This record gives sequence, C-alpha cells and structure tokens, in this order.
Amino acid sequence: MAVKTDIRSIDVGIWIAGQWVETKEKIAVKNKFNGETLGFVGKADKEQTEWAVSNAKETFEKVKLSPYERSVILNKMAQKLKENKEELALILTRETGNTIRESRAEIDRCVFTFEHSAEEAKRITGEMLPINSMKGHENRFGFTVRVPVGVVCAITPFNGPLNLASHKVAPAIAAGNTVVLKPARTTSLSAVRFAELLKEAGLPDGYLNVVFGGGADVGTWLLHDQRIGFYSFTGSEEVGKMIKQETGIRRVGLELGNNSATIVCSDANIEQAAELCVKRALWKAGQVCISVQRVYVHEAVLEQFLQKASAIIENIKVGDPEDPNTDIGVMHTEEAASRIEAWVHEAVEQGARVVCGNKRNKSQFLPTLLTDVKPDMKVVCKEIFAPVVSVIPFKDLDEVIRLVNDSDYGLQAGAFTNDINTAFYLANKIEVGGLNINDTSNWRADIIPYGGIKNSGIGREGPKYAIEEMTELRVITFNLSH
Ligand SMILES: NC(=O)C1=CN([C@@H]2O[C@H](COP(=O)(O)OP(=O)(O)OC[C@H]3O[C@@H](n4cnc5c(N)ncnc54)[C@H](O)[C@@H]3O)[C@@H](O)[C@H]2O)C=CC1
Ligand SMILES: O=C(O)[C@H](O)CS(=O)(=O)O
Repeated sequence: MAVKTDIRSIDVGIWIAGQWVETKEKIAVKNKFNGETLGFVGKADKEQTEWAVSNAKETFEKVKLSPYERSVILNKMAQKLKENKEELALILTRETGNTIRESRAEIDRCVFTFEHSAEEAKRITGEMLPINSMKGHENRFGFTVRVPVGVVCAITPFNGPLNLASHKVAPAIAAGNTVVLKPARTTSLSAVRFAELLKEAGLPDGYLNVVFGGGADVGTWLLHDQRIGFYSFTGSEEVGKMIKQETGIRRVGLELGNNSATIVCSDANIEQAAELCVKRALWKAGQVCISVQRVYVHEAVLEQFLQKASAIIENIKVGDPEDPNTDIGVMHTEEAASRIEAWVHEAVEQGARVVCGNKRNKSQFLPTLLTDVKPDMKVVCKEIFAPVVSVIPFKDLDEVIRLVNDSDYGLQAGAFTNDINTAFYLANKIEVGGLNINDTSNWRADIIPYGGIKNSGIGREGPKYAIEEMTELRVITFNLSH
C-alpha cells in the first residue's frame, strides 16, 4: 500500500502534566534516508528533568486509577494506535531509517502490547500463604499483594522507538505506576504522538511525562533522581552497565545487546532455514538486538545453505524506506555503516571470505554473507547490529553448543531441526534467555518473557513479566491468637 505523505510538522518542547512545555534548547530530528530535518523536540534542562519526575511522583500519590480504569485506558490507546497507524509508521520510518513495512509491523506490535497490558492490568494478583501449616503458627494466615513501585523511568534506544516505549509504558501503567520516558535523541518524534494519543485515550495528566535529550545530560540526571522506583532500560551493554553502576541498589530492568546465534542441523529444512535466516538478518537493517548474526550450519549442508541464502540476498530490493517494496532500509547513521564496513574489512584481512554483499553507499549497507570466519573476529564475537551474517560450519551437537555458548551474551538463539531429541538436547544446553526451535534468534512474540543472561541484561519484558518487575511484593499476615 502506497504511503501517505502528509504528516504534521512537529516542533514541541517536553511533555509534562499533559502539555507541551517550552525549553531553552531544541533537538532537530532528521530523516535518516535523506537527511532532511523532520521536526524539533525540546531538550530538557536539569530543572525541567527534575520537574518531570516531581510531577510524576505527585501524580502517583494523588491520582489513583483502579485496575479497571487502567485497562480501559490501555485498550483505548490500542485503538488510537490503530487509527493513527499510517501517520505513526511514516514518522517511525523517517526518523529511524527502517522500511515502511517494518514500521507498520512495529505499530501492530504496539497495539498488541497495549491490548495485552490491558488484560494483565486486571490480573495483578498475589497468593494466600499457608502460614498455619507451620507448627506453632496454626492461628496465623497471610497473603501477598503486588504494589506499584511509583515512578518508572523508561529509557529507550533508536531502533524500535514505539515498540520499546510500549513495552515499558503500557505495563507500567497497567501496574499503577506513573512514567517518565526518555527516548533516544535521534528518534524522538514518534514519542510526541505517543504522548498525545495516550492523553486522548484518557490517561490522566502526569501519568506519562516525556523528556528529550541525550544520555550524558538528561539520562544522567534521571539516573541520579532517588525518587524513581524502577529504571526500565533498553540499549547497549555499555550504557546498561553504567546504569547498573549509577543506580546502586535501586531496581533496574536491562534489555541489552547480543551476538545472536542460529543453528542449522543436517536434518533441517534448508530452504526454510535459509529464507528465515536472511529475512531475520535484514529486518531493520540488522539493527535489532536479536538479529541473526552467527549461523552455525552442519558441514553436510553448508554449501546448500550458502547457495540458497546468497540467492535470496541477490533478490533483495534496496531503496527508499518509504517504498512498500523496499526490503531493507538504511542504517541509523553513516558512521554505523562505515563501522560495519571496517569490521568486515578487518575480518577479510584476517581470512574471512565474503560470499555476497559488503557494499556501502553512505548509510546503506548491503546484506552481507561471510564465511571462513574465526571466533575472535569482531563480526562474530561482538554485537554487529547490521545486516551481516557469519556462516560457520560445525560437525556435531556438542561442538556447536560450545561455539554458541562461547559468547559474552545470551539473549535469544534459534535452531532448525526436525528431530525432537536434538531440539530438547539443545534446549537444555544452549545458554540464552530464549531458544526458538525451527526459527531464528530473531523471533519474538510480545507475550513471552523476553530478556537475556550474561551481558544481555537483567530481568524480563513482555507485559505480564514487566508488571512483576514494576511492582513490589508485600506480605500481609494476621495473628488470630487473642
Ligand atoms: N535487548 C533488547 O531488547 C534491545 C537492545 N537494543 C540495544 O540497543 C543498542 C542500540 O540502541 P542505542 O540507542 O544505540 O543504544 P544506547 O545505549 O546508545 O542508547 C539507548 C538509550 O540510552 C540513553 N543513554 C545513553 N547514555 C546514557 C546515560 N549515560 N544515562 C542514561 N541514559 C543514557 C540514550 O539516550 C538512549 O535513549 C544496541 O546495543 C542493541 O543491542 C536495542 C533494541 C532491543
Ligand atoms: O522487540 C524486539 O524485537 C527488539 O527488542 C527490538 S525492536 O524490534 O523493538 O526494534
């Protein structure tokens, strides 16, 4: 479907107590495909950042919503997202560089996340404690309740601005919290419409405040604000580690990086494996934490896989992200694309072979297949965050398990096999937060507990699980002895 081209020009400040507040400085948000300025958002200063938290805290204390009321608002927001899907998708495509197909899919995911959070808002329960089953406590009983943490600080990255904001804001509201959102500087425009639509959906003023700025200023001021009850961060390992350090014993949820592995066994459907590995390596130009990066293929089917995968890549349509037929967008910045070019060059210098791709035009990096790589090459052991796939042969399951687990990360992985025993053997041995059988690392349903181990982060998202992280468990007991 062709893209509407009429979206409102945006020039706002920061969003506090349900209105735009002017700021001294502005941040220009650029179209990542053609470099044009799309609009402006307000850069919060220290005082305004503190004001955003104060207003959220005061709102949490004074404006209570029942679980039913939260559920109604969240469902209304899902409806608003549907009604404004084309406008939101176009803003996303222009400010991220993702294709319009990817942006439309992102809005669909936001709708689901709000609808599911609306359901979970009505299912926040505790449990009855069998205290009287303990000898000497026969006259006591108790139960638990989940209470909201208060103010949630949501900090999001550039690659999925609305999907990742939704996965933080919707569960936070479902749990009864208020939220201060800080989007990535370079993709702040979608958050403008996100805030306005939530207000239209009936969210009381102060339940969501949005401050724009970088990590070194606004981000840091937020980390130092002791009134925040929970930090929900999605972004790089480097920043995640710093957030953990800065917040001390305060609670954090960290969704960080990965160098995702997918296994293709000799009994796999090679056509299916090749198609999904390529498709899920190109999504958002590989700028997804679970993007297909390492593909371990049994040596018996290596050549067959390489032929099928490179044939698929040869037919990929590169072009304007706003063209519905474009298969791959541009990388977020030209610097990112040139970094990848350097990493691939270094790998080739160290003996890697380029099967196809490895061509850059400004911020456009063509899908690239590498083989003959080594475990210590950057393209293998670091998070590449680009449409570059290293295809690595293996002989047996224990070897591939060792290769996959030889990583500082552990977010998600995939494995193609038609043997149930192989599937369960891998499920028991692969060290990740999630393993997709007969799909790749880069498959996620928004309902599942999503998150990783090792340097991939702390905690889980997905509405039910995010709500657990954004609430505290309180025990209430009764002594019936008089
Ligand atoms: N695990 C997951 O679900 C996902 C992880 N990511 C990760 O995000 C990264 C790419 O996104 P980027 O925006 O480049 O990440 P980034 O880590 O550079 O920035 C993420 C957010 O943190 C903020 N930030 C930066 N420094 C900060 C500081 N000192 N204090 C507070 N906030 C600070 C940024 O302004 C931005 O809003 C990749 O590493 C990718 O793996 C991306 C999407 C999903
Ligand atoms: O949810 C995901 O798939 C990833 O966390 C990143 S993105 O799709 O939101 O960009």
